[in-house]
Amino acid sequence: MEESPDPPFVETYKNLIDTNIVDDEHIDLFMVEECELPLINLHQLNYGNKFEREECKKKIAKASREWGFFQVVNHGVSPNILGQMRTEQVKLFKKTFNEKINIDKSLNFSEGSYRWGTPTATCLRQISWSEAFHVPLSDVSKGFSSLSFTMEEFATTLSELAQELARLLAEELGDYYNYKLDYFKETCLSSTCYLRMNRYPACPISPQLFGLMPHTDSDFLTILHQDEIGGLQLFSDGKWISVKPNPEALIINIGDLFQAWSNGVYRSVEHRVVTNKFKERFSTAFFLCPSYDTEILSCVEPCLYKKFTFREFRQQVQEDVNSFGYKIGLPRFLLSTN
Ligand SMILES: O=C(O)CCC(=O)C(=O)O
Ligand SMILES: [Fe+2]
Repeated sequence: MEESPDPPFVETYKNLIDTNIVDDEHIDLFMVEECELPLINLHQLNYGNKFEREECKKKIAKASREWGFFQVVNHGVSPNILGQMRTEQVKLFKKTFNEKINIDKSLNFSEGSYRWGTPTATCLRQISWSEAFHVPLSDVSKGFSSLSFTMEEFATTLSELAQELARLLAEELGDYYNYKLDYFKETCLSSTCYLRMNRYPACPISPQLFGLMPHTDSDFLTILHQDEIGGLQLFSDGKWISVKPNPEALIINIGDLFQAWSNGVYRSVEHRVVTNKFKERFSTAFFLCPSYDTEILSCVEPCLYKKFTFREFRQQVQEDVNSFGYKIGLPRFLLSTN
């Protein structure tokens, strides 16, 4: 029998699957409204006149305040690079599960780059029916495979876009941030950012399970390239809504660090992925992250959050995941208001 590329989800979670009764809330996973994220044409930013450029910046800042999410078209990332990255990613995930768990050494990826499911899951809703390579970009430059070269080219291009967006979002925060416009250039180096390749195998017991559990991203901002299958949902105005895939667009979302740095002006919004019973899905995410010693502190007072380093943030997230099974994130760093 040909060995499967899929992680052993059914065998590993058999007890949870057999004993957990489907509750209504999970059936509702798919019964959510579909929305089009604010769509921003970056042609205006890069080639428009002064007025168009300003308009475009305002739209980006508004979407980041109100949605924490938007999509960009005419983003300058060539379809060639996006296509090549996807081809390499599909090729990698097609390998058998046993090959994938041991592949980090041959690709020069750090140990633990390959992840699947949720090791700490104690109930159905804590399972993420997906596998991923979560790779620090410092690892990518060490490799010599066509995958490494493609990842490097992809990450370099997305990093330029992420830097441009982060800078203009800082500009839109007003005068207090004027002296901090180079903050991202100085703190988020190509070696401190991450690339995550996700695969969501078809899930025979969909819709009971998440492809990826609800979470916020622990970075400044994320650029996501997804395929046409759909499944990404975000929490907006008290309800979950599903994001309609747009093959031309890249999705941008604000992460926890930007929410803290902007003193809550830009929102890091919870999002999740639902499973598909019949089709597998792929996505690739670029995370704009600073070096571990970087201090995150708002430039305006009173500050909502106490000063923390990226290292402290990550350690707290890890501790909470180990103790509670989930991330608490920014609320951990709130300064009390009295
Ligand atoms: O696959 C997606 O649509 C979302 C992925 C995601 O949220 C992540 O990797 O943090
Ligand atoms: Fe995410």
